[in-house]
Amino acid sequence: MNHKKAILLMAYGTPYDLTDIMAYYTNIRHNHQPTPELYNDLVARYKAIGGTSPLAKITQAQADALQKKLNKTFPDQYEVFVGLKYIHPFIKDAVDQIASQGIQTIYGIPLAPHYSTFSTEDYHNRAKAALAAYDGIKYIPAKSWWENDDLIHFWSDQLTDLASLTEQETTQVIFSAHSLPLKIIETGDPYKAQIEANIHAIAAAADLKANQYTIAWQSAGRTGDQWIGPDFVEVAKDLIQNKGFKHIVSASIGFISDNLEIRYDVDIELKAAIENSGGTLTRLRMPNADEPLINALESEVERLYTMES
Ligand SMILES: CC1=C(CCC(=O)O)c2cc3nc(cc4[nH]c(cc5[nH]c(cc1n2)c(C)c5CCC(=O)O)c(CCC(=O)O)c4C)C(CCC(=O)O)=C3C
Ligand SMILES: [Fe+2]
Repeated sequence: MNHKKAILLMAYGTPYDLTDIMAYYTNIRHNHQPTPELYNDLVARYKAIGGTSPLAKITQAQADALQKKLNKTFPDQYEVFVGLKYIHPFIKDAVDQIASQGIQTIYGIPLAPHYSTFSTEDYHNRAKAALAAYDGIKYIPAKSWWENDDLIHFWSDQLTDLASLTEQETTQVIFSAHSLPLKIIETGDPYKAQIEANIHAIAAAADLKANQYTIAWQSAGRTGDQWIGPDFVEVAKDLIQNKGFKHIVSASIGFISDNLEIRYDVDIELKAAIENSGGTLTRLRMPNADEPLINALESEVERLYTMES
């Protein structure tokens, strides 16, 4: 038996190189191969950001940094593992590894700070399904951790630093998060409400007035469903073409890492739409594996410890 507890960090996953994209996309689509058109479109987006997403390295760096920090604060108590949804190491692989080491307790933490049935709940369900093969391993799920002060201030500090820009009447901050199909929200999912509450908390911490920022949604899927809107590209174009704004500050608070939705949807797509309308874009930095994010994860570990005992 192993007295350590496992910290299972769970994330979406990203292709490690272009040859992984077909299998990865097929997993996302519940084992249905994408059409050649959808597949080529996704390949083109990864190629446009250099062939692969920086996400894989960032996820590993987050795990390494958290391990280092926990080793310092709570020596010999925690072992950090990574489990992914759509590519190896899968959540099941991580659970098998944890079980094979004789660990008896798992704290499951999604690397997504907002709760939704689609993302965080699904991560926990995958972990629990894998645990069904083992007896007696305790699983303690993190729910949502966007309210963490380090994380809120990570965003608001950047806005405060940009005060000379954000205070101009021609500047608007667009806060965004990944859109979801409306039908998920209509079944009572708190995701949209959490994102909005998070945005108001960041705006308040940065002293933004209501007329200095807008909430919008990004990266909606290419499906027939209706998704949460308005889309941030449409919002940005309207602000510049019809409302007299010149500068957009983009704060993509629904993610914690530089990924395809940041490097492509913001840095390429949103930027082109803004510049073609005659405006400029400043994007806030992502938390990645920097100290505020690692502090937030450590706080979450401590919170789960209190809940357990
Ligand atoms: C809420 C949410 C998060 C945030 C929460 C969390 O992180 O869990 C997230 C993160 C991510 N999504 C990612 C990639 C993709 N998501 C897709 C498709 C979809 N995402 C959805 C939602 C979300 N996605 C949905 C409802 C779909 C439709 C299909 C379905 O119903 O399942 C597709 C298919 C093609 C396309 O539609 O673009 C891709 C390639 C990557 C990796 C990026 C990289 O490689 O850097 C990351 C971090
Ligand atoms: Fe996604």
